[in-house]
Amino acid sequence: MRNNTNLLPIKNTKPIALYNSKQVYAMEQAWFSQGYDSFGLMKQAAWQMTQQIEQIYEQRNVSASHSTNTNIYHRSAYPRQASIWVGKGNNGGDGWLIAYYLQQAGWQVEVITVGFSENYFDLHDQSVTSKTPNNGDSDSSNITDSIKALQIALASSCHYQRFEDIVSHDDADKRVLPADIYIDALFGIGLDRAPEVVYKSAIKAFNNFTQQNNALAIAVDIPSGLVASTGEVFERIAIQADVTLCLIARKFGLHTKDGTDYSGDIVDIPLIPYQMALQQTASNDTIPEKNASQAFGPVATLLTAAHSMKPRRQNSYKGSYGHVLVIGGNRIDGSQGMGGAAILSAASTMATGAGKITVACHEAFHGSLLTSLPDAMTINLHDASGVRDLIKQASVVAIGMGLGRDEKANALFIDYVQAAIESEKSIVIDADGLYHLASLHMGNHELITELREYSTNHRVCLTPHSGEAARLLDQKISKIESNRLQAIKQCAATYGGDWVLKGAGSLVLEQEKGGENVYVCNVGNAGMATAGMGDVLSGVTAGLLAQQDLSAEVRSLHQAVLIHGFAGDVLVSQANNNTNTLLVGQRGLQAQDMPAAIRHVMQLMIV
Ligand SMILES: NC(=O)C1=CN([C@@H]2O[C@H](COP(=O)(O)OP(=O)(O)OC[C@H]3O[C@@H](n4cnc5c(N)ncnc54)[C@H](OP(=O)(O)O)[C@@H]3O)[C@@H](O)[C@H]2O)[C@@H](O)CC1
Ligand SMILES: Nc1ncnc2c1ncn2[C@@H]1O[C@H](COP(=O)(O)OP(=O)(O)O)[C@@H](O)[C@H]1O
Repeated sequence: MRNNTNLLPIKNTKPIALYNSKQVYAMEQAWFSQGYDSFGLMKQAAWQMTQQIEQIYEQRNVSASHSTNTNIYHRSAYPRQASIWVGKGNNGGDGWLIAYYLQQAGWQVEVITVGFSENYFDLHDQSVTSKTPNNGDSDSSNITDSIKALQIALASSCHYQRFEDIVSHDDADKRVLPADIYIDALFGIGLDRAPEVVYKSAIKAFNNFTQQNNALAIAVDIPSGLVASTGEVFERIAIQADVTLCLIARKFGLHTKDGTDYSGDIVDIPLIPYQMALQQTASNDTIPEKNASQAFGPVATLLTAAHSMKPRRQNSYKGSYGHVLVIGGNRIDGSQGMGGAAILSAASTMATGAGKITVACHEAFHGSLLTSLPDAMTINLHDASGVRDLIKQASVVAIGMGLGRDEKANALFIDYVQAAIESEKSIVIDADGLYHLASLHMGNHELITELREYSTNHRVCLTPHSGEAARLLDQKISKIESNRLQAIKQCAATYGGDWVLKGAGSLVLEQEKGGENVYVCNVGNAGMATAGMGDVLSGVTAGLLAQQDLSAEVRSLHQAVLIHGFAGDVLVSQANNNTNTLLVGQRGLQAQDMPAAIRHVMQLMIV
């Protein structure tokens, strides 16, 4: 579970550029094209990681020795022991060299190889190959960096075992060195498909050994099993890292989807000044310009802090802070209806500081709305001319939360969105609104084109989760989930506007004149996986948009996502830190708890 205790929404943390695997390979190539040696880089990487590993271990050991929690590892015996699990690629090469350096530093090390044939070591161990010059595979042109690394480790007698030889034994757990630290160097950024059978069982065994020994799990570059470019983990099989030592540049996949669950703390090891290398490469004819420019721009930016806000002017009134019209909360004849969706959205809008709110919902809900939110004005959702008049007066129209999916609701959606476009209002579309949008797209309805054109010079924010995005793009949810970045870009290209693709590590795409910006919002927690949390986000988005006194950044969609996530974290972290206070934890966190937390976060943001 991610330990998210980032409760300082405006703390001074810089946004972090995120890259995919192709780009990191391009950075390396740019570096090598300047004459730098690839094996030299691997040695540098391993050396720096070894230093980090020793430091991390000592820090954890010191804090564990002061802890009353007996589950935290603390061992005072020497030598320290490390178990390093290596695969056949360069990530494994890093692992062999880390084993070598740790051994030099006095650690007892054991390397566990995965995917190596029985005679692989005889073919590549220099002490053996020098005695058998004609083995056919020791031709120096075939010697990759990872083989060079293996040779260095074997030449200094690093102990190793093949996982395949251990795993078949009943007492497999007794055959592996019980270590203080387990280091995962099975796959790095080269993993592009589900791990093959033996790797799957190695990953599971690695996680078990780490747990049994209360040891630290450290991943080299990226936890094995996690895809660097997408954040996908196949069949929930990946190394569960406490710390990831991220080489060269921060990988996108560490921060979205499964990445947030498997990466632990991330320590950057930048290694090369890649921006400089790329600039020089761009002016070098031998590298196609397209490759260089592709490598330049990050695929997304990781946001860990929100923008600060100025206090309100003393001489202002409710009209200074906008009027939000929430349209939703319908009841189809004979059903219970979804009044709560509109109420949650409206309450969250007010919590951000919007000046006025009107809720257009089914009349059946007016009483309960006013009981919980007496500051709201109400109108019957089905009073089309009344709602159209109100759209003219509002500054922002948020539509779709509990609107219903029947034909009547569809007609209302078209009517009200068209009215909002005619009156040039900012628009937020969520939930059932997205359902209708998808249907209209399938039917080639003119509203889709109108909305896309309108969004080029007006604010239109659309906030689907993966299921809604799948419908909007007429794709399977699994396809969306396997490449969330691609999905959000496709949504924006198809419908125009600014987008959130909700979920762990929510993605935000904002269209700018010069192109589009994609953000990963590193806030929020699994307690927020409950009904109504999306309605809250639509309310926060509309509330910020309405307040014209705020700067453009503060009214942005990414700011709304950050505030929403921080609010969820505030509630959960209070429960963790304050055991004597009756507050909320991840299990049991409800959307109705959010408005109070949003108010709190809004107050923390004022400078
Ligand atoms: N270049 C440099 O100088 C530097 C690189 N560095 C390090 O290199 C790492 C990248 O190394 P890499 O490109 O060799 O990829 P890596 O992740 O080791 O895996 C490739 C191997 O895995 C295999 N494989 C893949 N998927 C599989 C699956 N599902 N199931 C089974 N097998 C699978 C794949 O097999 P193949 O696809 O060829 O059949 C191939 O054998 C990077 O993360 C960093 O740690 C640092 O030292 C800094 C300097
Ligand atoms: N595991 C999680 N980590 C961070 N945020 C989460 C997590 N699960 C849900 N959320 C957030 O909670 C909200 C849920 O929205 P949604 O699924 O639309 O709920 P609903 O449709 O019930 O209102 C989204 O903003 C989402 O990003």
